[in-house]
Amino acid sequence: MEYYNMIQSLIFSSTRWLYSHLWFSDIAMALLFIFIFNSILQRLTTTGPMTWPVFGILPTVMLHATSIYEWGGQALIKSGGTFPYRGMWMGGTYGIVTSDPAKIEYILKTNFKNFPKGKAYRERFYDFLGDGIFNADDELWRQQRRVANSEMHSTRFMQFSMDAIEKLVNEKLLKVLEAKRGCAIDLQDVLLRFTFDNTCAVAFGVDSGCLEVELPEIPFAKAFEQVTFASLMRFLTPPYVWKPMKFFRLGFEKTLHEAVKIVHDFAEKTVRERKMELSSSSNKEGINGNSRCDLLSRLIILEKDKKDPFFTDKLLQDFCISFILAGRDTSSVGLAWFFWLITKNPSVETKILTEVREIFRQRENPTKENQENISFTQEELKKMVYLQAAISESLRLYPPVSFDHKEPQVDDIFPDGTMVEKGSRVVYCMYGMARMESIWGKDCFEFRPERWIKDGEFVSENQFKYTVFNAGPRLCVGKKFAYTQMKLVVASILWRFQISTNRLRSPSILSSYLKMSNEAMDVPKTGFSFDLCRRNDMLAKKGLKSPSYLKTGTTIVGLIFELKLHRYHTGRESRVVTALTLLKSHLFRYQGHVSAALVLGGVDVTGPHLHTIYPHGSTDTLPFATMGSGSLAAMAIFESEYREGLTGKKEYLRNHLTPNPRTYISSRGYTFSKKAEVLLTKITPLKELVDVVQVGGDAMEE
Ligand code: HEM
Repeated sequence: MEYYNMIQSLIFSSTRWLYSHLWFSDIAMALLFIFIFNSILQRLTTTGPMTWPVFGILPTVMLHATSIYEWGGQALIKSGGTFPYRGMWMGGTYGIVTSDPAKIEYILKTNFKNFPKGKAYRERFYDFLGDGIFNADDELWRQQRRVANSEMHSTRFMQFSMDAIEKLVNEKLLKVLEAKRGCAIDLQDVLLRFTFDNTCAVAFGVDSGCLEVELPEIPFAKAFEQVTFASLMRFLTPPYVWKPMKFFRLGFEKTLHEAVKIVHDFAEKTVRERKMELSSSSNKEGINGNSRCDLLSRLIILEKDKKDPFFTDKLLQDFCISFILAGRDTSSVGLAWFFWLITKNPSVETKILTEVREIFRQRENPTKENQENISFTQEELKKMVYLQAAISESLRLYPPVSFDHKEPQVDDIFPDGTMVEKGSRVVYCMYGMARMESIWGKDCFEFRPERWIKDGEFVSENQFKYTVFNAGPRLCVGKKFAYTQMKLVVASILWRFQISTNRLRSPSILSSYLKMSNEAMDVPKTGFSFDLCRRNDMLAKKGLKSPSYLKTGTTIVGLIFELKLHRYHTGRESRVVTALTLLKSHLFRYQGHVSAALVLGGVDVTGPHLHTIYPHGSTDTLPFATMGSGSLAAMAIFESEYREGLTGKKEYLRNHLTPNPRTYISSRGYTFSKKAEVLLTKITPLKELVDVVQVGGDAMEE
């Protein structure tokens, strides 16, 4: 008891001593000293970015948040390709960041078993993806991978997916773009809608309806976007913050909770209905696997006779949701960057178009094809080597999955001696890799599709150097699908449209959420302005005589003009279709009050074009064109005499008899009104000489 009292008084007296001798400022000074000492020590001992006491790498990351990828790439270059990092105290995040292909090969292939996605990944994505392929490891992953691999590489799926892509491009994507021709659009939003509809079609066999001309808001798609975003937020928030937020349903966790329900309800309903559809006696064809080829139906069909099926209803849902996530953001972000790079590199666009045009010309009868409606076949897409190279190069510079990580299960040592602990993270950075001279050479920053071509053939790169589609056993299972999809989208769009981009927001931390704002042209308000009508009425009532119209008949002229301003603005050769759009937008705006009927012809990188434009802005595309009061007669000749492949010789068609001689000539003769002055009488002959052949013909009278 005495001993206990002694200790108590000792503690009491030493606390009193500390209280009377130690000031708060002393403690603050000591902490500051430890902070500075630790910071200096850290700076001197590691080559990587600054890691602060308590806050770890977080302040450095925040400081570079707006250029996080550039900064990360530079940090990797400075550190020789690998640096250690640590998050906030007690956040449990630490490990290495690397862009070293040898280390990436080690984690993705050589010692694949020791580097799964891991607990941290799984717990963040579990609410959304459950046990789906994207969020599974070990046996759970292996089984799904096996089925996905064999299905997605089957001839049946290839044909089905090609049909699905083609249908969506021709019937939806091009229609949406056509409706917005000449307007500024958020291209990434349109592409995201496209890839969402496309993956929903191949995974679930449903049309989610995002890609309609009105660009509707679809609850399932919106919820999918929200839940993806909220799940990614969990990677940026320490677990001791997001877990209580989840418990109390606060902030992004509340959104996640609500959105995930919508996504899961949709998936559950689709699985339930599909099972019923496929098992109903009226759909015997379905159960035999002939009609529906989407992944969900195929899995149901494959598992139907198994006593203990691996794919439960919940796993079927999770599997399909993983697929949508994997195929939605990736291709759309990849395509958005591609179009942006194309606008900055017009020579690449020209080369792509030259290739596409050349492949189109190899068709049996290209001149008979309606160029407005052509669709490229799988065989033609395969031949587009330069396009494949340009897409690969764009994905290299702007990889949709710009970094990823794995979690060692036991302590491990890389071939170069770098050690990693169990539970740490190995982050590998594809964005940084693309910018390393040691990997891609001195021109690594350049957009140069040619680096992928040797002797006219596309040459693939080592997977561990080009980790855009991941590598080893977890290589992206949708890679082939993604290339087909992207090639068809690019070829179909570039064939018909010229895209220009004025502004691009810099890549944010979540590249998938980067929005590309295409302010292609300043579009004036459409429609005829009636602003002055009331004023004119009022003036007329007051007795002001408004000027009368003077009609002098129809004159159709042709002129050579240059779209220089447009060319300076876009840095590219203008296309005939651009001139067509400008003219028709202008005429449409004035609703026929600019009474101009035009014939527009020209040759550009996509070949020769001929269009007619009517006073209200509607247009026609035919191999021949006529306009004006004589157009019907001229059209009659063309329709009866026009043949494919006409050569340069011209015939001057004129009747033997003068059909409608002028019987009455005004005694006053014909004079121009005083208002119309003849300013110029210079006649410029056409450069080409025309053989004039006098023939008898009756076509004019038909
Ligand atoms: C440009 C387009 C694409 C890129 C760059 C890309 C990239 C990737 C990457 C990096 C991974 C590995 C992710 C990880 O393990 O954390 C992956 C996996 C995957 N991708 Fe893709 N992907 C693309 C398109 C697609 C498409 C269109 C689909 C499906 C239709 C798809 C389906 C998948 C699936 C199912 C996985 C999981 C494979 C596994 O874990 O075994 N991907 N992809």
